[in-house]
Amino acid sequence: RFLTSDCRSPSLPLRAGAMSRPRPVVLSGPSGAGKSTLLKRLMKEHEGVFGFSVSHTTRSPRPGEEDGKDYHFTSREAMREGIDKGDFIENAEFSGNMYGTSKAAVEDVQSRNLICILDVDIQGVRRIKETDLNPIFISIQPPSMETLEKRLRDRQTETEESLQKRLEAARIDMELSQEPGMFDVVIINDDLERAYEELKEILDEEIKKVQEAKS
Ligand SMILES: Nc1nc2c(ncn2[C@@H]2O[C@H](COP(=O)(O)OP(=O)(O)O)[C@@H](O)[C@H]2O)c(=O)[nH]1
Ligand SMILES: Nc1ncnc2c1ncn2[C@@H]1O[C@H](COP(=O)(O)OP(=O)(O)O)[C@@H](O)[C@H]1O
Repeated sequence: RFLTSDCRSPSLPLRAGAMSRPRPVVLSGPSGAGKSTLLKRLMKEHEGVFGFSVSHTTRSPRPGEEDGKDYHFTSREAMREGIDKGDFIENAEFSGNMYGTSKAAVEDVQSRNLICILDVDIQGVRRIKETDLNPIFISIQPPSMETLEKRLRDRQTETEESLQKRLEAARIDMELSQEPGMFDVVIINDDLERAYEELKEILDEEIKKVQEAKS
């Protein structure tokens, strides 16, 4: 229903012995839309299928977040240095902090032949489109701005200032995500079960490929 274009890659002829790498998945959408909730469940229910591209960020860790697992928490100076050295595929400023996907983060997952999941904002989506990563682009959207604000407030991770910045970024995101060709699929995360089922269905073919390659 929300399929806006064909998200399956054309099957390319392979060299004898060459393993086709599973296609990465980019999850984007407003902060608070439910990306982490959905992807954590997806990874938990499909052990050995997905690998998370651990981004770098200059924001402070939240309670429960682990360095090297949720993010590589770093300083502006260190991150700037890495960007200048060419270590990053993309980077962006979001709500007063820097975020970026390192080449190593993606390579680490791809070398294990797992489906690489990237959680990036809309600026990241644009930058990744310029690379040869060829992911499936999925946007997770809240049912409304009001629901998004409520979810963000209930999550209790933001100050009033960072919450307002996220809501402002969400307005831009919600508009841009409608642009033709920006995403392969847009999932409205109203009912969590339904959104999760939709996500699984979209990724079904890719999941099966990885599972079959292992067996
Ligand atoms: N461009 C880009 N955006 C990222 C990256 N990592 C995370 N983000 C985005 O940064 C935004 C803020 O993330 P975060 O601080 O974890 O807050 P949350 O999304 O509200 O949990 C979200 O839109 C993420 O998708 C990255 O490596 N690159
Ligand atoms: N479908 C849903 N219904 C109600 N609450 C949800 C739903 N999806 C996510 N949430 C809650 O909303 C908040 C934001 O979700 P989260 O996964 O952290 O979003 P994101 O990673 O996109 O910033 C969390 O507290 C989460 O438990």
